[in-house]
Amino acid sequence: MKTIDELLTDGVAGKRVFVRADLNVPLDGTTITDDGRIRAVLPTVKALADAGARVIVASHLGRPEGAPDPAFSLAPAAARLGELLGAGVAFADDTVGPSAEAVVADLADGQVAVIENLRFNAGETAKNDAERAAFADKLAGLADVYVGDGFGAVHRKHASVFDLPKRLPHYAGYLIATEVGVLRKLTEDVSRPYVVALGGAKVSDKLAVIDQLLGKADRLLIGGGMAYTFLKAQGHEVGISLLQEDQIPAVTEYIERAEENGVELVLPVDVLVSTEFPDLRTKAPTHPTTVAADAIPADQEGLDIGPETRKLYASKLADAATVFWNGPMGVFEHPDYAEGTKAVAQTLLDSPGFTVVGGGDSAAAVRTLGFDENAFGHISTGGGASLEYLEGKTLPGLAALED
Ligand SMILES: Nc1ncnc2c1ncn2[C@@H]1O[C@H](COP(=O)(O)OP(=O)(O)OP(=O)(O)O)[C@@H](O)[C@H]1O
Ligand SMILES: O=C(O)[C@H](O)COP(=O)(O)O
Repeated sequence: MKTIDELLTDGVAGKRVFVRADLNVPLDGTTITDDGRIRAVLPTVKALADAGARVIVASHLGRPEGAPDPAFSLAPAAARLGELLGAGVAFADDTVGPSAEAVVADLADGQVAVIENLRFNAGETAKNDAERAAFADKLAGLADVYVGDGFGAVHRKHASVFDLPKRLPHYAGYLIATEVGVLRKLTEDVSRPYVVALGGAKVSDKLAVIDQLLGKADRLLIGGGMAYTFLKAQGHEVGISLLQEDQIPAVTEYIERAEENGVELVLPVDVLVSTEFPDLRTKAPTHPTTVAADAIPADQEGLDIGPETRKLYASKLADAATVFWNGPMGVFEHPDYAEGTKAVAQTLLDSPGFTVVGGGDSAAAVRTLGFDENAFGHISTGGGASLEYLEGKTLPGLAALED
């Protein structure tokens, strides 16, 4: 993989450089609640601008339906990028239309522009190769060079991630280079005990990694929305908790294989439940109750691990030489359900081992709950991406940069 350093050495002044970033930040309306992913791409954007490039930053945000949707505009991210750079950042309110063309044409050497959400265009995420290619051709028309730095999206075979780099000279940015360097260590000679904690909400995205980890990790702790499919597979009722019904046979097989392989699989012994999902905007109190994990009432939803599970997980993490943690243990955005995630974060901080936190939401959780991100071994900006990397899968966005 050629890196941005080679591009800078060759000289980039006056060139239009397309930076595929991952600015998929959590928003409360138009307020960014965690800007970690924007800060993560700053070294690349700054280095290019300082070298006189005309920098076009592009990203997806959320999962709009292939058409413009103001709720998913990148405008707040562009404004924040400008603040962090301490320089004006132009914003195009389309991706490949007249606004983008005009904004790019107006860029002077060393200036930065952000174009609107890539996913406002159906071609970005199209399964059909020709449809994606047609959109990638339009994106290629905006730039001379491609820099891939959206680590959080490299597992997506999307036009800006996979097809566009094939059309332009391409380089990996600093964020991708750093992320790959750290995660590679976890796939090679990992120090043991190697403990993996998985939680979060994107259950179907994450179950596949368990398959691979059963041959790699010494211990697997399951929390967050992921836990309920496991509890159900063990024959327990989970009320109205997040459940991936179609994955129960696979999870049952994982439970059996963990035993055969001597991998310690640890599930919650108690959980915090409520009759409804909390309001994350008002943060109104919900008065959760704690129940045993095998006794979740039919009308209740599990929203965090309980106090006994917090203690159990802390004890299972304490002696780890390497920890990979992906996915909050509960709905940490609401104070009633943040304790499980806090407990895991605190245990990792106290642990002498090498700790990697993966995932946009997990990283945001660590920061918004007040932890010092620099105290962890590495905080990855990619959730699904870091997991698929650990699975050993070929990631389209990395493969395209390697070509
Ligand atoms: N028990 C639960 N029920 C429902 N949602 C949950 C539960 N536990 C955690 N969550 C939610 O999971 C979300 C984070 O999950 P996600 O899988 O997206 O994490 P991530 O891998 O860190 O992020 P990303 O994939 O965006 O990089 C949070 O918004 C949190 O509220
Ligand atoms: O949040 C993420 O994990 C990345 O930005 C990718 O987003 P996606 O899961 O919507 O493709």
